[in-house]
Amino acid sequence: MPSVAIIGPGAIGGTLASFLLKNPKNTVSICARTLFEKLEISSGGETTYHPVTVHTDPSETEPADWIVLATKTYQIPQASSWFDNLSNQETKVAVVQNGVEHLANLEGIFPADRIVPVIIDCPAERKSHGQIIRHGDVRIDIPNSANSLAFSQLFTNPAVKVNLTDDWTSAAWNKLCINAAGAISALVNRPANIAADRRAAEIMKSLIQECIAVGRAEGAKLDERIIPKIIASAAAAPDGSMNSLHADLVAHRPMEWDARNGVIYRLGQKHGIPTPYNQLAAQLLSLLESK
Ligand SMILES: NC(=O)C1=CN([C@@H]2O[C@H](COP(=O)(O)OP(=O)(O)OC[C@H]3O[C@@H](n4cnc5c(N)ncnc54)[C@H](OP(=O)(O)O)[C@@H]3O)[C@@H](O)[C@H]2O)C=CC1
Ligand SMILES: CC(C)(CO)C(=O)C(=O)O
Repeated sequence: MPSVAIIGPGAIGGTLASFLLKNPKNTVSICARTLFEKLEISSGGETTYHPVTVHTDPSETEPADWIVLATKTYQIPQASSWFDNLSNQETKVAVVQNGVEHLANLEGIFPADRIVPVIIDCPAERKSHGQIIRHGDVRIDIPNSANSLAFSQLFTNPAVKVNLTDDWTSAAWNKLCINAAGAISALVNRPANIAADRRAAEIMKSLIQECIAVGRAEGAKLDERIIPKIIASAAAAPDGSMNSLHADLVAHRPMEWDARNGVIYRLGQKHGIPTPYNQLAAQLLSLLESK
C-alpha cells in the first residue's frame, strides 16, 4: 500500500490527488494551508467528489513513501517545511512543477537521488480550496529510472498517460517554450487566444526563439517548428482560457515569472546568449506582481 502525501492541493495537486485516490492500493493524504473536507473535480461536464484526509499542520503527519510537491515554484521555501515529518530514508519526492529547475530548487532540501522531476501537461484551474476544474487528460514526462517507474505505477487510470523518457531535459525545455510564450497573457491581461493577434504572436515567437537557443545550450533538442504550433494552439484555446501564471495575476498572487522567463535570462547569461524578450517579460511581471 504506497502512501502518498500531496503538498499543495491546487489545480495540479488536486487533479493528481483525484487520480491517486482512484487507485485503491494507494493511501493518500493532502498537506494544505487551508482545511477542506472533500475534493470536487469537474471535468467534461461531470463532477466527482472524493473524501480526503487533509492536514494543515506538519506535526500531524508521518513519513510517506511518496511526497508529491505540487505548489508553485515560489512556494517551495514554505512548502518544504512539510518534508521533515513526511520523510524517512526511503521517501521519494515527485516535483510536479513547470520550469526546468526541479532538482536545483530542492538542492540542500532533499537528496537529489530520491527526487523525480515531473513535467505535466494538464490545463486545470482551482476555483476554491479543494474545488478544481480539469480541462483535459493528464500527460506526465519523467526521466527513465527505477524511481520514476515506481511513481508511474501509482496511477492506474487511463486518463493519466505517463511517459518515461531518456531525454527529460528536452521534454522540460519543450514545455518551457510553451510557458515562456504564455507570459504574454499576463503581460496584457488577456486569455490564451490573444495569440491570434499578430502583435502578440510576434512577441511569443521571440520569447520562444530565445528559449530554444538557451535550451539547446543546456543540452535540449528543440525543433523550431514548435514555434508556429505553440502559437496556433494558444490561438485556438477556448475563450477565457487562462494559463496558471495569468491565473495568479488575476487572483493577485505572486507569479512564476522567474521559473518561466527569468530562468531563460539567467541561463542565457551563463551561456552568453542574449534574451532581451524574456528578461523584459520577467521584469515586467515582477513589477506587476508588486502592484
Ligand atoms: N494549472 C495548470 O494548468 C498547470 C500548472 N502547472 C504547474 O504546476 C505547479 C502547480 O500549479 P497549480 O496547481 O496551477 O498551482 P495552484 O496555485 O493552483 O496550487 C498551489 C497549491 O499549493 C498550496 N500551497 C502553497 N503553499 C503551501 C504550503 N506551504 N503548504 C501546503 N500547500 C501550499 C496552495 O494553497 P493556497 O490555497 O493556500 O494558496 C495551492 O493549493 C506550478 O509549477 C505550475 O506552473 C503545470 C501544468 C499545468
Ligand atoms: C501549458 C499550460 C497552460 C497547461 O498545461 C500550463 O502549463 C500552465 O497553465 O501553467
